[in-house]
Amino acid sequence: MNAIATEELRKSYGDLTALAGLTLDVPAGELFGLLGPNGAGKSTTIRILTGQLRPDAGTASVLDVDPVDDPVGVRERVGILPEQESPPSFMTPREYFDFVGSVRDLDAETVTDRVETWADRLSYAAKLDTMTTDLSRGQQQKVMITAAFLHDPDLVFIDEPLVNLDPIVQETVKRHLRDYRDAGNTVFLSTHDIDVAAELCDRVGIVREGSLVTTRRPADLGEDRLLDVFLREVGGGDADAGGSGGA
Ligand SMILES: Nc1ncnc2c1ncn2[C@@H]1O[C@H](COP(=O)(O)OP(=O)(O)OP(=O)(O)O)[C@@H](O)[C@H]1O
Repeated sequence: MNAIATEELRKSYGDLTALAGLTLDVPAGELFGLLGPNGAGKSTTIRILTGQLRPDAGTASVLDVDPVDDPVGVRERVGILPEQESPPSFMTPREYFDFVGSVRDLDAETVTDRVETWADRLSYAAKLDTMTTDLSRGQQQKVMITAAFLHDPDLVFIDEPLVNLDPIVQETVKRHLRDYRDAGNTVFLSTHDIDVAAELCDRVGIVREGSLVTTRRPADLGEDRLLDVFLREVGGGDADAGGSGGA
């Protein structure tokens, strides 16, 4: 069964084509990574799949829910860690998790248990009652990771999961993502870190100018490094240089 399926997704912002017919399947239980140069359409894809943005054309299905017809239904089922997102500056992490827990319809005891587990796992228990504006970027990222997993979703979308994290916490998060996948859940991550994608992902898709140009299993690449595949496939095709239709 596919956790995610898209068919010919298209999206333009004015005369700029961000997605030019993106077709992609992610089976349930896969740790999938989306790679692509700046402006290739990765965030646009995630925003459509999580019901934040309507495509101009094409279809999408996420855990058998159509994110266009039922965006709230998708957001109830999945965890989301958007790119560069911070927790609200006027709350402590604990207050923020209480808020997320109420939106996610979790009882207070479940929230407390899960928050303690995550704060211990990611080593920020001492910061749970500090205003988030006084947390470091890495500590804020830990809070956002916790929030994405708080309702124990079957699928998480994560943009740059390891950004700002120290190497020890990076290893912890990688281990958690693998365990989470091993428990039958699905991870859809977007990253610029090719080494992380190669190490962590079961399968990697490379997007260029709004289309999926290839998918590869890092474990099957042998001598051919993922970086070489990436450079071949994007071939200097920096979307920000105007490749995707009039940037
Ligand atoms: N709200 C918007 N309005 C206008 N153009 C947008 C908007 N959002 C994205 N774009 C443009 O659409 C294209 C795809 O952007 P997107 O954010 O999906 O790329 P990305 O692959 O996530 O890039 P990056 O790796 O730099 O985060 C880019 O050219 C971007 O400038």
